[in-house]
Amino acid sequence: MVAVKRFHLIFPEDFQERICNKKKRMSANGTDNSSSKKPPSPSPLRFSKFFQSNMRILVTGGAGFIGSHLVDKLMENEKNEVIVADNYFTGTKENLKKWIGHPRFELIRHDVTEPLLVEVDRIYHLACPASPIFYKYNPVKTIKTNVIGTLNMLGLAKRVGARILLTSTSEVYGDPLEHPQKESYWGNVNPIGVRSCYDEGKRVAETLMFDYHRQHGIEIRIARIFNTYGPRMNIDDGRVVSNFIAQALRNEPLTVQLPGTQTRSFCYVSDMVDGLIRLMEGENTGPINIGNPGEFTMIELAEAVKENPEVKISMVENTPDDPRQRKPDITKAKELLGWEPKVKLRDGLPLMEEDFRLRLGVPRS
Ligand SMILES: O=C(O)[C@H]1O[C@H](OP(=O)(O)OP(=O)(O)OC[C@H]2O[C@@H](n3ccc(=O)[nH]c3=O)[C@H](O)[C@@H]2O)[C@H](O)[C@@H](O)[C@@H]1O
Repeated sequence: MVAVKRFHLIFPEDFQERICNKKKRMSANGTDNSSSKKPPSPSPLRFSKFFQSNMRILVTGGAGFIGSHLVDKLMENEKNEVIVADNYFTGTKENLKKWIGHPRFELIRHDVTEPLLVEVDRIYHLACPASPIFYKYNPVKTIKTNVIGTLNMLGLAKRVGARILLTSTSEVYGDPLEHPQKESYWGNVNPIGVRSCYDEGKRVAETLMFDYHRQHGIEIRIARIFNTYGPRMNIDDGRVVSNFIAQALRNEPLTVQLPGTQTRSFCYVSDMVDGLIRLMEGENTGPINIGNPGEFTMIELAEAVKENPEVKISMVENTPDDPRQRKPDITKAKELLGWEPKVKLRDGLPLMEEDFRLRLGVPRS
């Protein structure tokens, strides 16, 4: 909470003006009905008299892969002021280095399992490791992040009258018995498996979002994110696209986990960010699937990544409860958000490969 102390400067007129501006914005777009139920409690948190943003946005997990791309997009709008809270478990300051020192940007080392108090209009709640090897590393911490972290962010949304978006996951469908997955599908999740800290954690997070919405009138948005790839993924993230690209660049065999016929649908990160912003600024609570419906087996993905015929594919053991198929039905996203992905896998992979090549220091041959 040390980082929050700097917000405790009191500028009463400025705070009044901010609340007035916020009310005007709400009545103009007619969407923020949470405030009609529970007005934001006035807390004197304005920190600068000199910069007037229209929208102050908190991004939890904003130093991570998707989070940092989201921050880039939000910062493009000069009316936005962005605050990132991240504990750097999987995120890095490196991902945000171009914004550090910018007057509309702030970075707080903060773990969402602890409460946070900042005066914001929007909360994008992304914080949680998403790669299976990372979320399974400390499962108790993962479930705390999803449950206590989401409770803390909902508490903040309630207190300051902010709209909150949760990045949930395709993992709420578990090993799906319905294909492709619609939002109406309740899923097939093992509640006591090694992935449960994440998938059941996200399911509870969704429950909390709807309970706060129904009980306290909080404005919520839920995105169910499907597999996402792109520049800035951790090189040793452990997920399949980053593994295959790093292995190909290092001339190592691509490790296809058995049986290799399991499928995933891969969304390029810029499409993902566009979908999240549309969802946040639209009228629907969700849940809404955000993902690319192009479906590939892991063998097909390996073939697409390895250009060099010298690079081999090695079949290796899989991990428990790995979903056998996954593909989003994005009818809702198309109809309600006017969103669909633009970047095809064959166009996105080279962009990610270029980023990995630079970071690994592998010259173009
Ligand atoms: O990429 C994501 O966005 C998703 O990553 C994980 O879900 P998962 O689909 O299991 O992601 P991966 O670890 O990338 O695995 C995908 C498939 O690739 C296979 N795989 C993985 C790694 C590898 O080296 N080789 C390989 O064949 C796995 O067996 C699995 O079938 C997370 O659990 C999701 O929440 C997250 O949305």
